[in-house]
Amino acid sequence: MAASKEAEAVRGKFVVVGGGIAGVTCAEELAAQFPSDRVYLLTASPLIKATTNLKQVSRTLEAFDVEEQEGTALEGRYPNISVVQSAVRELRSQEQEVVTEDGARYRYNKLCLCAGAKAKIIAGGNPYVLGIRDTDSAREFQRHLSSARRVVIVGNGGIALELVYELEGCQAIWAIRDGAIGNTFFDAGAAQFLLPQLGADKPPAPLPCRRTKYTTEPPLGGGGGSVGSALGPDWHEGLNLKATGAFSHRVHIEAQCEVRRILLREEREGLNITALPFPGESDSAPSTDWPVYVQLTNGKTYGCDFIVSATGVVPNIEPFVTGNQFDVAEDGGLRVNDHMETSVRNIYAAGDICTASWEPSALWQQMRLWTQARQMGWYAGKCMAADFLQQPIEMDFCFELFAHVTKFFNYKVILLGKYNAQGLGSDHELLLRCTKGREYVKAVLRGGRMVGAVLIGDTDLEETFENLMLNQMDLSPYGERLLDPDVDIEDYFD
Ligand SMILES: Cc1cc2nc3c(=O)[nH]c(=O)nc-3n(C[C@H](O)[C@H](O)[C@H](O)COP(=O)(O)OP(=O)(O)OC[C@H]3O[C@@H](n4cnc5c(N)ncnc54)[C@H](O)[C@@H]3O)c2cc1C
Ligand SMILES: NC(=O)C1=CN([C@@H]2O[C@H](COP(=O)(O)OP(=O)(O)OC[C@H]3O[C@@H](n4cnc5c(N)ncnc54)[C@H](OP(=O)(O)O)[C@@H]3O)[C@@H](O)[C@H]2O)C=CC1
Repeated sequence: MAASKEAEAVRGKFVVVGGGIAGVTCAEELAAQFPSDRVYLLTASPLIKATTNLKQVSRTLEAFDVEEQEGTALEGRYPNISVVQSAVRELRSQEQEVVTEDGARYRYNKLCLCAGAKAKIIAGGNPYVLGIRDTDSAREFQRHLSSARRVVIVGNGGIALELVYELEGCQAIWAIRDGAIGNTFFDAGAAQFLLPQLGADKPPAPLPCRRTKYTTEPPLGGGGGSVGSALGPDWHEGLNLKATGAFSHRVHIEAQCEVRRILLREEREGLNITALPFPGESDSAPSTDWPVYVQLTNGKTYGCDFIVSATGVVPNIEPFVTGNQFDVAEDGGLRVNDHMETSVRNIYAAGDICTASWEPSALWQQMRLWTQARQMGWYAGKCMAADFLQQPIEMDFCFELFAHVTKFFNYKVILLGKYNAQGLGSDHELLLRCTKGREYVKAVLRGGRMVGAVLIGDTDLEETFENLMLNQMDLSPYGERLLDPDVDIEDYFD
């Protein structure tokens, strides 16, 4: 496939950039719809991500396995897909062509950009600050952890939540901006419900749960240097997250603060800043014994072996925006309309790289998640096909209701609709049911109708709640009985 710069451009009706879940799903959809046309999938990563065993758990909740595979496995399933491992370094939208690192040019009728995102890292470039995004960065993290005694984790989203629970044998100082843990996924009540798990021993076997699974083959395989695809659910299962200590969790939370500055040992000594020991530990290492120190905005300073910046993602748009007039959203994503089209003609985008800029359904919001990457990639493929054939296409049903199933602190967690009352202001009421150590159920109601829910534990309520949200039934007559554990609410609404 390599070609010299002067060589003629390769022509493909459809070209997709990115071998993550969004790009692969998009290419598969196009290849299925146009079996006699070639679809080029250009990717920087040596392995691609494939969805297998897709199961519709309910109308909007889905579970699937994700496997890292060689590109040839995808070509085997879809003989009209050509996987090219070479990063795109330039987009010439006027000429409708992309140029890859190896100098080859690909002309397209329709192009879909699915280059994902990269970790947004505080103090980027500091060798003591690590982000976790792909196989290589996870390995680097594991290497640092193997000899670590203490790590500072910054951020309060998905990665931080997983790390504080999974890390063993290492003290963790967890610095969060919010007052409660996990604010991107749930509220302070749910945080209170989950917190005791951080002090408890981990169960020997993980909780079974119907949700997305992630496998790498060979184990955390890949190859160095390039922009890899994002890790996903269970990414840590193939990794040894044990450090040197003979204990499981040892987490101290510093809430409502940020990192003010990061100091090397000598810098701290020069400034004569006192570092604190690990709270509640008598046998803590001397406070002068660390290679790096983190000063927080609450005035406290802690020494550590390294810092994990689990502070969100930035869409990977650089090679595409140079010289092209894309409409870029505030979060750095390429804006897409309800056909997944960017502002540049014949260019679509899907997954973490894009920002949904259509008027969303009242119960849906974008989050950079695996499920949404799959749904967007698939829908982008459908839209590209429909636009090419000049056929109409309707917004897919999966964008009606936000639905995410995951696992935190060994509990199944299901988020539906406006689960955190996002954008509702004070115009909502909450119904809560909580049994310590077993389940946490929160329903968000507006005008007597359910608009969101958080379900933690094996509540078995997801389908009923999903239906109540989709049909917007007036629930005012039921009042608090809606969550009465002695009432089987499925009987009410069947
Ligand atoms: C540690 C971690 C844990 C996660 N856990 C979960 C979870 O439990 N549940 C969940 O729903 N989501 C989770 N996510 C989020 C999820 O992994 C992402 O939202 C999803 O994988 C995004 O898919 P994507 O295809 O848009 O991007 P990516 O998977 O990032 O793929 C982008 C692809 O584009 C390629 N690329 C980049 N630049 C170029 C270029 N210039 N030219 C060619 N190719 C290029 C890359 O090599 C890659 O193949 C997690 C993410 C991380 C980092
Ligand atoms: N189980 C799951 O579903 C998982 C999903 N993921 C996904 O992977 C991606 C990456 O995860 P992650 O990095 O955790 O990102 P998230 O977007 O989940 O969370 C980012 C966190 O970082 C905080 N933050 C941002 N900037 C700073 C800063 N300068 N100082 C301190 N805190 C800051 C944010 O706080 P604030 O809210 O105050 O801005 C937020 O708590 C996300 O798309 C996430 O959804 C990852 C792991 C598990």
